[in-house]
Amino acid sequence: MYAIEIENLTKSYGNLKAVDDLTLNVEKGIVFGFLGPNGAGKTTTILSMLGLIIPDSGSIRILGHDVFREPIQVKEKIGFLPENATIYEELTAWKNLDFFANFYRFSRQEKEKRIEELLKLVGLWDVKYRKVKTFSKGMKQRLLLAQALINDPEVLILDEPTSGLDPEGAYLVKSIVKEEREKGKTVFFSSHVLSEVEELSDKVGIIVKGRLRALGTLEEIKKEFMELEGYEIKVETKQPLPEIDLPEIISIKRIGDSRAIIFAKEDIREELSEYLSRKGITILSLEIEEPSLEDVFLKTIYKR
Ligand SMILES: Nc1ncnc2c1ncn2[C@@H]1O[C@H](COP(=O)(O)OP(=O)(O)OP(=O)(O)O)[C@@H](O)[C@H]1O
Repeated sequence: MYAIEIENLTKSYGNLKAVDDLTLNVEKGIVFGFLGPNGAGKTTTILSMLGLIIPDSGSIRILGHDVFREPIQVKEKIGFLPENATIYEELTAWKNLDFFANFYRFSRQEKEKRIEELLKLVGLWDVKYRKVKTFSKGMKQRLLLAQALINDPEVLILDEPTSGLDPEGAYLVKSIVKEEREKGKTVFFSSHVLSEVEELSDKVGIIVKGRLRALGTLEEIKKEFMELEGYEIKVETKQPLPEIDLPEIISIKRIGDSRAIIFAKEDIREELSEYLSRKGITILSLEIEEPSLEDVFLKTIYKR
């Protein structure tokens, strides 16, 4: 069963289609990175997943429950960290969590144990009785993350979780995401930070202007990209590199006598190696230069 199933989701604001016929499934137990530039429709999708926005059309199921028809069942199983979330500044860290814990069916003992666990997890145990208004942005974000985890959710939904955090704060958030995956939880997070999407995600969706432009594991997305854009093959030979005449080659960029980058329509490493060995050339290295997620992302945004 999928943790999240979004089918043909469309949401417009006036003439603007913020989300346009979006369909995607997220398998249980994975970290899904939802990548897109500003204004792409990430938050609109996420708010629809939480039932906080009513879409024009489409359906969303979380752990098999329709988010619009079965909101309570869904909310019991999910945790949510909103973008630019607000927090009770006049309350202490402990009181903030206590307030949210009261929405769930905890006994007093269970509640206190859970709050303690979470404050320790996010590194705020020592400041638990301090008012949140004295906290740094990073400390507040960690508290919000603890809040999202209060009900030990099966599915964690994070909207730009590291936005505005310093490297240490971002590191802590990323470690918590990894820990949740270790525990078998599903994490859906949005971001425009390529490195963190690359680092964390088992599967990635790229959304641009409300439309899903790519979906799959990083390997699948990169492979699809190379099939569309062509392959970059680096070759280094012992002897000087001769003229290479193979039909799949688009162009060759020579670097000195015995090195080159070959741009080809297909992965022609085998043909190339046979071709060169027929000419008595020894290959020292022959490898595909994989596109980075940045290459894929930028071309996806600007080209298609
Ligand atoms: N309540 C609203 N009323 C009108 N337009 C809106 C509203 N909310 C979002 N939009 C527009 O819908 C589009 C998608 O916005 P959304 O916030 O979903 O994008 P996003 O990918 O989350 O962007 P960001 O990374 O900047 O948060 C944008 O063009 C935005 O201006």
